[in-house]
Amino acid sequence: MPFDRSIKIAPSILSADFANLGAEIQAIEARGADWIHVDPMDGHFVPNLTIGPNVVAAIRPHVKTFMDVHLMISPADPYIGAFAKAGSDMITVHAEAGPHLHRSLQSVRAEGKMAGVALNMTTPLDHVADILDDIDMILIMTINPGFGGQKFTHAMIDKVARCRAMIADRPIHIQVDGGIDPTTAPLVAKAGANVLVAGSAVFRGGSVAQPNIYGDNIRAIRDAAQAAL
Ligand SMILES: O=C(CO)[C@@H](O)[C@H](O)COP(=O)(O)O
Repeated sequence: MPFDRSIKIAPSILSADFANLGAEIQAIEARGADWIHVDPMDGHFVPNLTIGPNVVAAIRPHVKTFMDVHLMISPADPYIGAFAKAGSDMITVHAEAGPHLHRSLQSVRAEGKMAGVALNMTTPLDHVADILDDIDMILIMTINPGFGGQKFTHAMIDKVARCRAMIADRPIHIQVDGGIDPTTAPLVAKAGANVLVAGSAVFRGGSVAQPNIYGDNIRAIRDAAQAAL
């Protein structure tokens, strides 16, 4: 099957109602979400504590699309097996999480999962340039990880463009995360990103009681991104 480089909208459930995660996921999937983005944080690599493997396992039956799990955990290796068994489809580890990025990626693939690498804003693309065959996705952070609702960093647009040039025709997704909304989505899509994570811009104004707002928000991001291609 040819690699699918079409624009995908991956709502970050960090901005969802945690008391209603199953219903929130069903609501956004029914209204156009392509992937479900999950943000486990350890209170050490980032200054926030969020989701563990038990929560990922609990929401798994509600995810009919693709579960994209972005580990903000250092070191990640002791937890890769648990997040894999919980039902992740993609497991992304941070290049900065240590101790050995390549070993972490091998562990993810050994679990039969797709392997992503996240790069903090100050981490150069060189960190992954020599191991592209071992990577299914590069996540270019457009904020400092830890919290939703931060402002997009425009300096990362050029990094996305350089990443697109670096991977050329390889079957590697380029994901962006942080401050993605209908004004920033076209900038990163034009530069070459194809998986757009958005938390506040998807969940803002909606709820499980008013789910059509989620649909409007997802459509606005997708339409803006596609118009830039
Ligand atoms: O990984 C993270 C935060 O570290 C993100 O996934 C955020 O949850 C995105 O939120 P918005 O910037 O879209 O509100």
